[in-house]
Formats: sequence, structure tokens, C-alpha cells
Amino acid sequence: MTTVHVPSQLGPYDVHLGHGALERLPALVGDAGRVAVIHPESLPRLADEVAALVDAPVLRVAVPDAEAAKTADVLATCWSRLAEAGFTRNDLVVGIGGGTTTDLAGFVAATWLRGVRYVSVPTTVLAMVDAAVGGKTGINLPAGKNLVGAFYEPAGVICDFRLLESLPGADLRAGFAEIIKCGFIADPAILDLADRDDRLEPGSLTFAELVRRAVAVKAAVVAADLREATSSGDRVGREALNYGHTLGHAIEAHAGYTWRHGEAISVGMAWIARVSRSLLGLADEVVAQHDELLSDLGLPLRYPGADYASLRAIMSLDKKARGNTLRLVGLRAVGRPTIIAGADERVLESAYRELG
Ligand SMILES: NC(=O)c1ccc[n+]([C@@H]2O[C@H](COP(=O)([O-])OP(=O)(O)OC[C@H]3O[C@@H](n4cnc5c(N)ncnc54)[C@H](O)[C@@H]3O)[C@@H](O)[C@H]2O)c1
Ligand SMILES: O=C(O)C(=O)C[C@@H](O)[C@H](O)[C@H](O)COP(=O)(O)O
Ligand SMILES: [Zn+2]
Repeated sequence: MTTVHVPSQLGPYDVHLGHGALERLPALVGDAGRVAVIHPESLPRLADEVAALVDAPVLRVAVPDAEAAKTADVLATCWSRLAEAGFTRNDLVVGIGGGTTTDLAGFVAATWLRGVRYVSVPTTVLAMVDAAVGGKTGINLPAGKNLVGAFYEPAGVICDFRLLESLPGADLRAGFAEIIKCGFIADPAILDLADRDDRLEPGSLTFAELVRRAVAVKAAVVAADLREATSSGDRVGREALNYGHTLGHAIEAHAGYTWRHGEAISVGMAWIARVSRSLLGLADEVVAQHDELLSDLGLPLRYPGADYASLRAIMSLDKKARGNTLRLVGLRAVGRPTIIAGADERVLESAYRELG
């Protein structure tokens, strides 16, 4: 097992990685009076796993699967369950599931009594390498992705690779979009590892190293800029983690949250790589490397569901926008993200058309 330390401004914590990491849970639960376990309704055995490990009484809160969990109605239902149970400040919330569950559960913990202790137990690759780490919590609105939320850090994160055994292949692959993102913005070694034959096997050393490196990228970025201060030019803080997300989030909203996050982000990265080639001189080989790595993983490079104008309208609500100025995270070269502000709209549309 490995540990990545996150020296967060809101309180440091560890991300425990590897087969059997769930054994760390009792220590993180500590002397909590009760434990609310928020889990997808399709995965009740996850709540069983937690209940079997903790001494405290457990309140199980089943929430809808995938993005259907990240709504104001589901959030209000979670608050009602805690109210009925008389949940107090010495109680603890555990979010166990994919990124949708950990985003919701983290927001429940952030808002209940203005904040109770939270432990995150991600059960998808995507949530292990990204969603469960770094303190972004929240829900979607029909108008856009993650439009309501809070920065709220967990007391600890447990990434037990054993829990990935039941994860469908498409969800496993979708998580690799965020790993590849970390490779392009910060750690080129990830791009080499992601080319190996055993990359998708949770029992392999390659997989373990990919996850550790992606978590380390995220930990370093959020330690330096937890609240995502506005970046400018080549000085890019947390906004770098949004590489591929401006178009990706628009696709998710346009598709009514029926697309996997990682798949939408894959299209978003293929697009921004082309924009970066036009505006920042990103090398052709790096654009091709995006296409090859993502398509070899079975991830999409285009979204057939919309014309560019519909997606552009949704992108105006992106959190990086300032007033009417769209701001994008582009790439000058591998490991060199930069902010593109107020780009020529013809370049953006032409890059989208190029995807086909
Ligand atoms: N907070 C952040 O910093 C951050 C970062 C990246 C992504 N996100 C968010 O994360 C979400 C995407 O997360 P995701 O890709 O994990 O999606 P998800 O939570 O929808 O999980 C994908 C699917 O896998 C199922 N599943 C989860 N664990 C399983 C297991 N062990 N066995 C079998 N099935 C399992 C889920 O029920 C779901 O159907 C998006 O909402 C995205 O916005 C947040
Ligand atoms: O942690 C971050 O910061 C990220 O941008 C990570 C993204 O992968 C993630 O999808 C995040 O939820 C996007 O945040 P948002 O602020 O653009 O909604
Ligand atoms: Zn993401």
C-alpha cells in the first residue's frame, strides 16, 4: 500500500492507495458517535463493507446512481435523513462510490451543521485519482455542471483497488481520461505508463503507479491553490486541472448528464489540443498523442450530439469565465498549461469541426 499526503490549507490528510486500503477506515472513523454512509442505491454491498468495519451505529443513505445523485432534490433528501436521525457534530459522513457519490456526500458533509467530518472512499478509478481528492464538492444544475458546491476537504481518502473488481470496463476506462489529463498538464511519465499493455489491470504495478502519480499531481496542485484563484498566462494554478473540461462539461450538460464524465473530458481534451496547436503552437505530435492515447483506451474524440453553437452557449457558464470572456486551459507543450482568454471564436469552432 502507498500513501500520498495532501498538505491542504484546510487541514492536511492522506490518500491511502492499494489493495486492502479499506483496513484504514476504523482509524479514520475514530471516536465518531455515528456514521452516515452515503452510497449508490445500486451498490448496497458498499455500505455493508463500511458497516462491517466500524464500531459506531451506521445510518445508510442510498442515493441514485451516477449523475442522478448530484441534484438539489437528492441533497435535500440527504439533509432530511440526517435531521431525522438527529445527526450531531461528533458524527461522521462516509461517501463510498464513484465521483458522483463522493461529490454529493462531500457537499452533504460540508453543509450539515456547517460542516461535519468527512471520509471519502472512492470506488471508481476516476474518483480515486481525482474526484475524492482536493475538496471540490457539489451538485449539478440543468444549466451546467457543478454549479453549486463548496471547497471542503475530507479527513482522509481510502482508495482500495479491491473495490474496482466489480467496476464495468467502460467506467474503468473513463477514469483514465483524468489520468491522461495529469500526464499532459504535469507529469509526462504518466503518458509513457499509459501506453503499457497492463495499464488497465488494477492488480498491475503499472496501474498502481499511474494512480499514485495522478493523485500526486492533484495533491501538489491543490496544495498550492486550493480555492482555484484566477490564473493568468503561463502562471496556472488549480485551473490546470480543468484541462479539457470547458467543452467536456458543456457536452455533459447538453447530453442531460447521460455521458460519462471521463468520456466527455476525452472529447474536450482532443478539442483543446487542436485549439492549442492553432493558438499556442502545440506540436502536431502532441495533438496526435492525445488522439492515440485516448482512442487506444476506447475513449471518444467527438460528440455527435450537437453543433458547436449549442455547446458554445453552455460554455459561457463555465466557472473559469469572467464576464463575457471565455477562459480556457490550453497547452504550449507537455507539462506547460497556459490560460487562453478571449480566443478568436473562429479558431474554437474550426477545431470543433476538425473533430468530425
Ligand atoms: N470533485 C472533483 O474534483 C471531481 C473531479 C473529477 C470528477 N468529478 C465528478 O465525478 C463524477 C464522475 O465520477 P465517476 O466517473 O466515478 O462516475 P460515477 O460516480 O457515475 O460512477 C460510474 C458508475 O460506476 C458505478 N460504480 C461505482 N463504483 C463501482 C464499483 N466499485 N463497482 C461497480 N460499479 C461501480 C456507479 O454506480 C456508476 O454507475 C462527475 O460528476 C464529475 O463531475 C469531480
Ligand atoms: O479539482 C479540480 O480543480 C478539477 O478541475 C478536477 C476536474 O477533473 C473535476 O471534474 C472538477 O469537478 C471540475 O471542477 P469545476 O470547478 O470545473 O466544476
Ligand atoms: Zn474532471
